[in-house]
Amino acid sequence: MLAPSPAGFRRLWPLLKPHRRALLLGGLCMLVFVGCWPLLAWLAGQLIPAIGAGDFTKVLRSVAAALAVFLVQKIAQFGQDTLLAGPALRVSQELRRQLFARLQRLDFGALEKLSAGDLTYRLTEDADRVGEVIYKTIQDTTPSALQLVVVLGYMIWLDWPLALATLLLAPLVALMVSAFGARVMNAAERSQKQVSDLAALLGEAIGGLPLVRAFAAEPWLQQRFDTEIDLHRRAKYRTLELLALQHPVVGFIEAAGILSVLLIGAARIKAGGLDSQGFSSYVAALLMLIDPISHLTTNFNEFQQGQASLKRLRAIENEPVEPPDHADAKPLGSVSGELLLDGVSFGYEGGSPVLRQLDLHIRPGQVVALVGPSGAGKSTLFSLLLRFNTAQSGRVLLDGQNLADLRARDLRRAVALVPQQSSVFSGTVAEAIAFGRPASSEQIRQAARLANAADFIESLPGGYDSRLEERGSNFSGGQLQRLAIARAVLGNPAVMLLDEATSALDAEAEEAVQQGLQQAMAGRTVLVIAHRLATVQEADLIVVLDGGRIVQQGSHDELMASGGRYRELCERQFIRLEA
Ligand SMILES: Nc1ncnc2c1ncn2[C@@H]1O[C@H](COP(=O)(O)OP(=O)(O)OP(=O)(O)O)[C@@H](O)[C@H]1O
Repeated sequence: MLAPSPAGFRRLWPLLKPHRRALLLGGLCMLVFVGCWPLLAWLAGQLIPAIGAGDFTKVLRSVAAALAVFLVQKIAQFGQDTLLAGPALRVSQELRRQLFARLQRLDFGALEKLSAGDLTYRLTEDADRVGEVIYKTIQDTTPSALQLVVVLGYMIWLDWPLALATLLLAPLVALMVSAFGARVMNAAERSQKQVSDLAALLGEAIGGLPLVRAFAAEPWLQQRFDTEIDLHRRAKYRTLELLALQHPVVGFIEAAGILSVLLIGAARIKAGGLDSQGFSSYVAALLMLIDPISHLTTNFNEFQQGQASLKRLRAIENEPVEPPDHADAKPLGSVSGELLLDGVSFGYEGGSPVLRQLDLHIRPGQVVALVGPSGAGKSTLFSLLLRFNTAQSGRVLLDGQNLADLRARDLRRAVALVPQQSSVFSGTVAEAIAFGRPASSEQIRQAARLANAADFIESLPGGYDSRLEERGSNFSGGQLQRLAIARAVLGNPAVMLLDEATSALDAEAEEAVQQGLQQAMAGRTVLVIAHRLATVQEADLIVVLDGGRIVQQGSHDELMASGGRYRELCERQFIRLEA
């Protein structure tokens, strides 16, 4: 976990380095902006007594000079704000980019642990808050702190005993601020946790809405939601309450401080330590401290809240990522699709073995059906073939090369997955098939033809440029399945991993998908987690997994003849289909 100190933010400095030029120019503008304050205080010292004395010429001169200084100061402020905003925004953008890149490489186990809603919250709300703090620190906190130092310096130069008395009041304010800051931070952390719980629940609820409706569970879900938003309101109220209390308390101390200074100032004039011009300048300077102090107070609170956000963002960095390729990972040339499992065993972290001592030889071009009861390890075997997970013992070889020695990118180009749920990203149909890979429109059309998707795509008003909504909600299940097949065959993979969809399609759609599959499978090694009797019967090899072991393998006829687990499964599952 991150140390609860500004160190979290300090670690962002390297991200600022490339923007040194803008920071330097912005910093120069800041110096001009801040340098104008003592000058203005001095001018106030000239102006106020001149007004009292009715010296109109002096008043006019002082006003003209103050106007000129104000003009320069405001121009410098504009330069400071615009020049510093760029780097600040770029840092928060870079932070978000780095975190998203990290997210893409997260180990699947870690990803499953973090809910989608929570992660979305972190990468939007938390990242925004951190961005805001970076922006404020550069563009507001720094000039405010500088203004504080410069104006205080000027006050000491004017009359140090009076300045000393003023300074004695400062720790009181600082004490109040930090005491409140800590409490606000705690409350903010609780409130953010609550918001992310809310986001997680919303994520679940939106995804599961059809299910909730189907079970008439709306009141139950509403109850859960109501409890969650109530907790959220309470946590938020606690933060607001503390903030509401902080402003009047700090404000009162400031007012008391200023009045005390006026009192001591009058005593200093009486004692002859200060003239009225000097005192006017002093009071003007003192008033110039209020603004930076209030900014620093507010920013300090936001800084504390931002730290809680940064902590939550940085926590993603502590999650394990997919192990990188070996330094001497070999590039993979064209492959024939021969697969060999040699004594492969695997178990998820902290769990018992899921795959045990698997030995299996799959020849190029073979269609292999994986069957077995739920939890037998079929999907886990797929995850090993895609190197989402790595075998703890034994080897998985593709054309004689150990998967562990290959570059993950090459492997995943050679081994394509058609998942059970045909998920797609929003975008055009062509983009859904290409899925980020460089492909000509002819290659995309060819893939669509193979997947038996070309006809329906071409009949759409926009053809390949038709848009898919989020999760492909404007396409039918069968169409999405064919798009997923087209996506898989686009890179011409030697091996295809097919997790057959279990959700039923109508006969026509089913036939279209089957035809697409048949065409897509031709000439490739195919491993299919089979739920359909037709697929199983037509497979060159059937592998029966049970409890993580291969308990039988052979053709349908062989296995039916020899009896055992396969026949049992068939009788239980498939014969029902035939009936
Ligand atoms: N990410 C995971 N972390 C921990 N255990 C897991 C994980 N994924 C699967 N398992 C466990 O591994 C075992 C095998 O699961 P797997 O999903 O491979 O089975 P399957 O044969 O594909 O089942 P199904 O047909 O129901 O999809 C199960 O006991 C499951 O609980």
